[in-house]
Amino acid sequence: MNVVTGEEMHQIDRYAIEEIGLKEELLMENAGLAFVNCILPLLEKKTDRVAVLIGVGNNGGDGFVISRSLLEKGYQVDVWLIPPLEKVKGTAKYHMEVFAKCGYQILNFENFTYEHFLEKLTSCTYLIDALLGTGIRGSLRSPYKEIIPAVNKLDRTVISVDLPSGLPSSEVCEVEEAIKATYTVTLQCPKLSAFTYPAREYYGELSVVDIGIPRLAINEISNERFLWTEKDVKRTLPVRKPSSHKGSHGKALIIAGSKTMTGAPVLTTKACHRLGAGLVTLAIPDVAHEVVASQIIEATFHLCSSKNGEINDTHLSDKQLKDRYDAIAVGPGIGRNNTGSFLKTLLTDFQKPIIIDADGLYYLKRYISTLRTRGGATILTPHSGEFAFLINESIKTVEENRFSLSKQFAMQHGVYLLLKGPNTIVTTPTGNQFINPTGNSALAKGGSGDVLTGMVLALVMQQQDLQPAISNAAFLHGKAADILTSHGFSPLSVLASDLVEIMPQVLDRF
Ligand SMILES: NC(=O)C1=CN([C@@H]2O[C@H](COP(=O)(O)OP(=O)(O)OC[C@H]3O[C@@H](n4cnc5c(N)ncnc54)[C@H](OP(=O)(O)O)[C@@H]3O)[C@@H](O)[C@H]2O)[C@@H](O)CC1
Ligand SMILES: [K+]
Repeated sequence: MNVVTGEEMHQIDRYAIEEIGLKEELLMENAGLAFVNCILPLLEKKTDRVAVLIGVGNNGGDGFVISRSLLEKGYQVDVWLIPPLEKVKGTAKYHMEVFAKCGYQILNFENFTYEHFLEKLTSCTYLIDALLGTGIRGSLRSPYKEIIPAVNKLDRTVISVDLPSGLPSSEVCEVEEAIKATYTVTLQCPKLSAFTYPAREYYGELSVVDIGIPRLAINEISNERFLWTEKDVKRTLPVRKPSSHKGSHGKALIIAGSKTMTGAPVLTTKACHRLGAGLVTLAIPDVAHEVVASQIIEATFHLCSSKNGEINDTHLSDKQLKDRYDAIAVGPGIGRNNTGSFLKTLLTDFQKPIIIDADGLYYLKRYISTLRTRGGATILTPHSGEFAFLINESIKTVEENRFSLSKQFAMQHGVYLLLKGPNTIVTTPTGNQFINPTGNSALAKGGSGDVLTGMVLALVMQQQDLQPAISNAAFLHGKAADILTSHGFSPLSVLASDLVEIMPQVLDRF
């Protein structure tokens, strides 16, 4: 599912109208009807009263179609036009006239005192927000500047059309004032601001409805940002052949752990096994072997020489790197007290996929220039802090520009970048971006990244195409947290090891 900016949506809209010949009146009709179909299960005809708040542009035009459709179905609806009648133009005006000709009444905001207007809204159970859509520019102006905070204060269930009014549709950081929606029904394509914070918090529960814009129009304009949905996971998750053996599902090497971080290698290894890796070898410093080995029975071990309780050298021979492993994950719990020069050797000598996480990313900064010329694919899995360190920016800058910075970095260094966070983004070396919809605050805990690394490693070995493999790992990891929190676990109490334990049930759903 394509994710677009408001500007791209506008161009898609133009393409559908001017190149394909669909009428804007028809798209608006489709939009209004699709919105109503989506919200109908929420409304109770006898007891609910709905107020539709209509603004000056086409978002307001959708509001007229919605109002007409609800009234035709017998719902109680107050229809509020905020701008003066004569300011409504174009397609919105057309649908306003159709509405009026059907014999329905428009309440004009101009003709009421502000107090009376608010009092009337208070008597409604649902407010439909068709004030402003993707056409908003700059700071809110009157009367929206006053109406929007007042609506937020009313504490009613608010359903926004397309996006909460006042919210920009692109990669935004600061939100001055916008509708705080309970639900948002977005038209045809999710807008980018639905996946950036704090804008996401204004959307409430997000649904996407089809309004009949042809796929061609969307792909012609915007084909680089997508939501990775459950459907995509079902379509791309590897299926085991009955005739397969352990060697068919990948031979993984995990380089992880140190004397003081013995949990990380355990989590990464177990997660890798749970996601179907055929054979896993865990390379750990000799000083950590005893503790780690006592917690893992499925893996084999490769002992590395240590200094300061951390890996000093992996002593992996050229032959081992060439023939023995299909992919390597390096980083969880390796510490930062040595030179990390073994990472440079791996990057130049190992010609297959390498996943670099955690302290591996810390060392990577020293050898970052080797990425561009690597023989195999490189997959980096930083959180905002690790990414900020890699690119010499502040965490705030990263969080405000997650899409643009990760795209720039992935293309510059020719890597797959999985930027963790609410709505993890997977960016390919060519700059395509895939947004993960699953996960919750339970994942904001030490160890959950180690689990993800093991999952990515397992799937990367089982799928030819790396992007689906990486996105599927992120999806299933988030899904595990979602399942736990919807089955009695508080987000406070979910452990990283719980994510590994629940994985069989997560996979069972796919
Ligand atoms: N995509 C599609 O295919 C389809 C899209 N559709 C719908 O169209 C919506 C986009 O419509 P749109 O372009 O008319 O924009 P929208 O936000 O309704 O109004 C813009 C007007 O608001 C005003 N204004 C601007 N900034 C302001 C501010 N800061 N503070 C105060 N006022 C401000 C300004 O008017 P002015 O005040 O200048 O007269 C401007 O002209 C889209 O979200 C979707 O719902 C559907 O109908 C089906 C097909
Ligand atoms: K809106």
